[in-house]
Amino acid sequence: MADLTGRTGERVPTVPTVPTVVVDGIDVVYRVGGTGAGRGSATAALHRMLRRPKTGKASGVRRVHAVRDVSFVAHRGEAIGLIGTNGSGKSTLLKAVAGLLPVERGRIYTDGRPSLLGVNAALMNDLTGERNVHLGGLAMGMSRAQVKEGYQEIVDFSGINEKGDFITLPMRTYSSGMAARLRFSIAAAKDHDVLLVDEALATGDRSFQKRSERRIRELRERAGTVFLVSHSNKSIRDTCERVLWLEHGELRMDGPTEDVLKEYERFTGGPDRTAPRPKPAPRPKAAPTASP
Ligand SMILES: Nc1ncnc2c1ncn2[C@@H]1O[C@H](COP(=O)(O)OP(=O)(O)OP(=O)(O)O)[C@@H](O)[C@H]1O
Repeated sequence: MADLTGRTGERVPTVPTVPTVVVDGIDVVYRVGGTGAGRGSATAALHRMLRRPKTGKASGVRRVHAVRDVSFVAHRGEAIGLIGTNGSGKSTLLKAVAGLLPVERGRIYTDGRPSLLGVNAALMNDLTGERNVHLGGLAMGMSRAQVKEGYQEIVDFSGINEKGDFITLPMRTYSSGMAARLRFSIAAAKDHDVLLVDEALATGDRSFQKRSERRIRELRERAGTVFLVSHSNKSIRDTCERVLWLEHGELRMDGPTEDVLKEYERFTGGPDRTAPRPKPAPRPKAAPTASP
């Protein structure tokens, strides 16, 4: 089933040809410290050191191989869905494309600056929504005048003020859905060469999801490339014409949305049975590095 290069079915008629992201055989490895090798008494630790060769495990650092030998080419005007079961490597792949995680092996080429819009994208919790709109806009490279001009549209798009004047309150007072909506609205205010969206659509209510999907289509039409990570097969169907399916960090399938989703739904046991689980308790601190 693995198909790194070829599409599984016929090419969709609108597939454009200008490459914007080229991912060439990448591996991403996390290194996790504090995995328990140092537990127990000092003599027990000494014993372990003497007994075991100095592997990463013996030194208390474990490697998590999150993305394995993934290759694909994305084109201008494409909206590409990233699917896969929990822990299959979707967010890691997005972060690597955004340049936020080093790759262990392989190369990533991008045309233009990719912007990652994640549910965890950093805005300042203690600042008001209003200040965050300004700072977020500036951080994306908009001028003060552009931010000022687009401010009201961002607030209206987010719907934050629908139930009161929340935009002048600190973001820590927002529900997680409200915060995610504001993040999406800030990021969507600008045309991006490559926009990477991580689950943002799943967090808003239905009317916000509709607005977001429309906006993603617009961004795409304005010649950007959009990547969308989602557990909602419906969002993927509504937004993307191509899908990459990751499993155990490997690219299992790359092709037109319907072809890939059909196989994926067979694999997961039916449509949309893969709603995200609550995130597990925080992991031990990890330090991703490029060196072995
Ligand atoms: N900071 C980290 N440190 C160590 N391992 C990590 C870290 N982030 C992710 N991983 C591991 O990398 C693998 C891929 O995780 P990733 O978050 O990319 O998957 P995902 O497909 O986005 O999952 P989900 O659908 O649950 O959000 C998993 O095994 C996960 O435990």
